[in-house]
Parts: sequence; C-alpha cells; structure tokens
Amino acid sequence: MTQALEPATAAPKSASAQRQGLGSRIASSPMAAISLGVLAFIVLAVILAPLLTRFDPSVSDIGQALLGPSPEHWLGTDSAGRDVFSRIVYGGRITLGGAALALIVAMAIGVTTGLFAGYFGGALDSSVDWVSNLLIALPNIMILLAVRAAWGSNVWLSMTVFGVLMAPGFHRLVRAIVSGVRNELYVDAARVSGLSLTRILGRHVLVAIRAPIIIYAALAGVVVIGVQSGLDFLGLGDVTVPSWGTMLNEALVNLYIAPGLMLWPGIALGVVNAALIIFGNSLRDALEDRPRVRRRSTSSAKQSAKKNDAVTPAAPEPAAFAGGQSPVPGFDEVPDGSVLAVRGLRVGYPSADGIKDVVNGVSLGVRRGEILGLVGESGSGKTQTAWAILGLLPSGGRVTGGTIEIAGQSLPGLSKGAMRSMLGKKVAYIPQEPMSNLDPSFKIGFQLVEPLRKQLGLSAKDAKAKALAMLDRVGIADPQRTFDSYPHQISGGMAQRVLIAGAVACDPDVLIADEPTTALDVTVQAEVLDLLRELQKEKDMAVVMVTHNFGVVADLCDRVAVMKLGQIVEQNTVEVLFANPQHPYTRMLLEAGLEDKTPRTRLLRPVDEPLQEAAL
Ligand SMILES: Nc1ncnc2c1ncn2[C@@H]1O[C@H](COP(=O)(O)OP(=O)(O)OP(=O)(O)O)[C@@H](O)[C@H]1O
Repeated sequence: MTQALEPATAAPKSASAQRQGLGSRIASSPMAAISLGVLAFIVLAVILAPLLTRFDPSVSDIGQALLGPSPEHWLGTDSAGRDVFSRIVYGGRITLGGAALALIVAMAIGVTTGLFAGYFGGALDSSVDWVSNLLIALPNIMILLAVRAAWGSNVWLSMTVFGVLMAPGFHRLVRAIVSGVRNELYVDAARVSGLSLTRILGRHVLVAIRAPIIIYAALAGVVVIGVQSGLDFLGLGDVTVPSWGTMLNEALVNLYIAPGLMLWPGIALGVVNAALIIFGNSLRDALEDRPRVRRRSTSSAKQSAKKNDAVTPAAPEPAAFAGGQSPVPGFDEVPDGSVLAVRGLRVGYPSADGIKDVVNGVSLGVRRGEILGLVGESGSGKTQTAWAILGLLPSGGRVTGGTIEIAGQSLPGLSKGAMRSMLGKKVAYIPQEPMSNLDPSFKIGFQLVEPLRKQLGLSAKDAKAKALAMLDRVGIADPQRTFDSYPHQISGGMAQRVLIAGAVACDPDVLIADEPTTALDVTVQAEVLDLLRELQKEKDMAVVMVTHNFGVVADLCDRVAVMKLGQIVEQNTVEVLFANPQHPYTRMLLEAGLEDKTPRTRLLRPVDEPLQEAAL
C-alpha cells in the first residue's frame, strides 16, 4: 500500500539547479554576477558622491580651466575649471536617477495593468490594451519636447513622462505571461484551496513574471539612459546641474582643444550600458531552460487518459443516440439527506447563437459516507458539472439555471469571499493531473501549510504539524522529506497523495475527485483508489467521483449517474445499474468497456446500510 519514495536526489542535476532561487541563479552565472557587481559599484559611488569627491561639481574656477589629470584633479578639469571626476560622480545622480525614475514609473504602471488585464481578461483587458496601443502610437521625443516647452527642463518631470510612455512595453510582456499562467492548474488549485486573489497573484502569478521583468527592465534601462543623456546632450536638459549628457555636450564644444573631456562621460555611459546588457543576457541564459510544468493540452490529456485507463469504454458516437431515448425514471433523483444536492443544474457558454448549455438540467445528490460515480463519454459534461459545484467555471462559463446546495448552504449567488471560505472546508477537490496542480516554484510543505493557516486559522507550527501528519496519513513514507521537496522531486503518485492530503486536511463535507487516477500508472491507480476509500470512510465524506472508467465505479462507488450530452440519462445504485442497465446508452457504455460487470460483493448493499466487513 505504501508507495516507494523516489529519493529527492533522483531529480536531475539541472533541475535542482533550476530550482535555485533567483539570487542563487545570478550568483551561479559569472557574467551576471560580474555585471551586477559593476552596476552595484557605480550606483554606490554615485550615492556616496559627497564622500568620494573634494570639489563642488558646479563651482567654476576659470583659472583652473582645461587642466589635465593630476593628484588634485584625478580626471582633470573642464573649460570652466570644474573638477571632471566630481561632475562624473555627481552627474550619475541625474543620469542614473532619471533613468531609474522612468523605469520605476514604467514598471509600476505596466506590471500592474499587465497583471490585472492578463489575469481577468475581458473588458478590462480590451480597454487597457486600447490605451496601451494609443501610448505606443505617440511619438515619444515630440511628447518630451512638448513637456519641456510647457514646464521647463526638469529632468524628473520629463523622465516621469517618459516612464508613462514606456509602460506599454511592460504591460504587454506581463499580460502575455499572466494570461498563460492563469490557466495553469496550480493556479486553479490555489483558487480551490480558498486563497485570496492577492495571495494567488502575489504567490503564484508574480513569481512567474519576476525573471522576464528583470531581463526586460535591464534592457529598457539602456534605452532610458540613452534618452535621458540624449536630451541633455542636445541641450534640452537642465544645464545648471551636471549629468553625463550635459558633460558630453560641453565636451563637444571643446572637442578640438580638449578631446579627453569626451572620454570620461563616454566611458561611464558605455560601462553602465554594457553591464546592463550583459546582465540581461546572462540572466536570460541562466533562466531559459527553467522547467515549467504546463497544463497539458486537452488532446495530450485525453491521450494519457486513454493510455492509462485500461477499461475505459470507447466513446460511443453521439449520432447513435441522436434520436434520444428518454432518461430512465429516477434519473433526477436527489436522495433525502444529501449533503450535496444539485437540482436542474445548467451551465452555459456564450456562442454565436447566444448562450449554449453544455450541462442541461443535471440533478444529483450525495449523502455523507456515500460515493457517487459520475460517468459518461468524453465531453458529456462531467467536469463542467464538477466545476460548477466548485464555483470554478472558466471564463465565459456560468450557471444558467438550477440550484446547488452544500451542507444546507445554497451556492449560486454566494459572494466570492463566502465561496472562498467554503472551498477546502465544505467542499474540496482532487484534480486529474497532480503535477500540474502543484506550483513548481514552491516546496510541497509551503503549498500544504498556506491553505491550512488560511482556512483553519492555525499557527505556522500547528499547520506544519498537521501537514506532516496528513502526509503520513496518506501513506508517504518520509513526510518531512516530501514536505521539504519541490514538486519535481516527487513522483506522480506521491504528488496525487499530496493533493489528497491537502484536499481532506480541512475535513470537507463533500469531496469532488475529477478522474483522480487518470494520470497515474495502473499499480499506483489502485493504491490511490484504496486510499480514497479509506479516507472517505474515516472522515465520513460525501464523494463525487468523476470518471469514465466503469472499473473504478464498480470498485469504489455506491451509486452511479450516467451522463450523456450534458444530461443524466440514468441514475441508480451500482449493483442495480450494473445488473440491469435500463438506458441504451448505459448498456452501450457497459458493453463497450467492462469485461467483468460484477461489482464488488461489498457494494451489493443498500447505500444506507453499514458496511459489512465480512462481505469484503
Ligand atoms: N470553455 C468552454 N467554452 C465552451 N464550451 C466548453 C468549454 N469547456 C467545455 N465546454 C463544452 O462542455 C462540454 C462538456 O465538457 P466537460 O469537460 O465537462 O466534459 P467531460 O465529460 O468532463 O469530458 P472528459 O471526460 O473528456 O473530461 C464539452 O463538450 C465542451 O463542448
């Protein structure tokens, strides 16, 4: 029963390297570390300018004009007798400070709008995109000249405006990444575990955009420094304060008398720009083979399902039932005392012809201690039914009719906050693909502890103790090691056990398992089903087992509902339905896939009778 642990060291070396934090990855790339060191050195020198220099960079002494380098004036003096070293160090404040201001403004606007537009999509996305396109269409230099003409040559103002003009670049980058990440199953899993929007965005989404933002900011920094220096070089900046662009402008005037004056601001600009470009490129190289556990495409998931699901019946041609036999009486029965009661549920998506229902009047109920199998061909609406119950329909989908009650609480119409507090505590979810439902960026322990603290209000210590106890309970041999592992360091079977531990940790009334064994190999499937059965008995949960495997139904379920084209066509106890299927569609599914149609003897009992161990 206990699954053999894969040693943590079994993870490929490259993977463990890739798991390092951003700081370690920068440190492990010599070019990134050196360029970052150079940048840090220059920034520090600019900040500590008053300590490093002996001369006021703006005070002229015409008697000292155009002196060469000396122990007093390390880099010589300019045409007004000002110390060049002081002007270089102080000038960095304007050049680098202005560039930093523009970058901060661009990132604050672009990252925020990209994050929300990418995550929520819809009208918000379209309107922000419209504004972003408008900003991109504006000629930046003309705008900066207009700002200077209207408000004077204030470097901070012009760099703030330039930051706004640069924001669309960050917006587009972040929006593109976030709109991909929001569909990751681990983000769905975070929603199911009841985490707030801020936490999901902060913990799971921001982490994915962190590295691309740093790389893009490094390269955008080169552009901003170029624009700031260019404006000063053209004499459009404030000539009373030193900057590297202003120094280049003065050097140009004296090019034939003192060509050396061009050298120092040129070197300063060259070194900073080179360091920024090398840093951006090295960081990209260090990060580019980072593993991403992506949501598998529907087709690959289906292929995997077919491969692993040995007794899955071939999906019958919907056309064979186009005539549509009526559902078998009792198809919409909701047993008395059901802790989950769904009546006449309809789920619709917008289409060219208006709202199209993909779930069409489903009624079902599950009592405590009971397992209901929800079976049907691919596309019959099982997952949509489950997601509607969890309040997790994807964008566009909505409940268009019917009622859902969990432990007496009616769900449709519930506020998002109230729904969040139910998820995990009243209703929990076990997904189909364990690996994709764990965030690759965080250790298993963190992903278990966080919802426990949020949902049960436990202290960090208690939540950790409970998480370790749950890992032990679900049959993980070394809970501490798994707790300290990243998802890529454990096997698929262990990942599913981890998700089961997380799902049942808050003792939910209802557990929805959506094909929980599809992505696992056959031996592990049996172990996971055994575990689910044990936990369901132990915690007296009502379970809805979404599957298209009649073997799983026979092995595990008390009752079964058969779905076809968004409707339940037949619903009964497992023993009655297997012995005497009424609907032609049920018969076809059973004949197509099941060699041994006899359910376990233990299941041949009315659902409200206690389990007879002797009959096992
Ligand atoms: N985002 C969507 N927009 C529009 N229609 C959708 C969307 N998602 C699913 N559907 C429709 O809902 C139907 C039911 O899909 P659902 O995923 O519930 O099927 P299922 O029975 O769970 O299949 P499977 O066993 O293959 O997972 C699909 O046939 C599809 O046409």
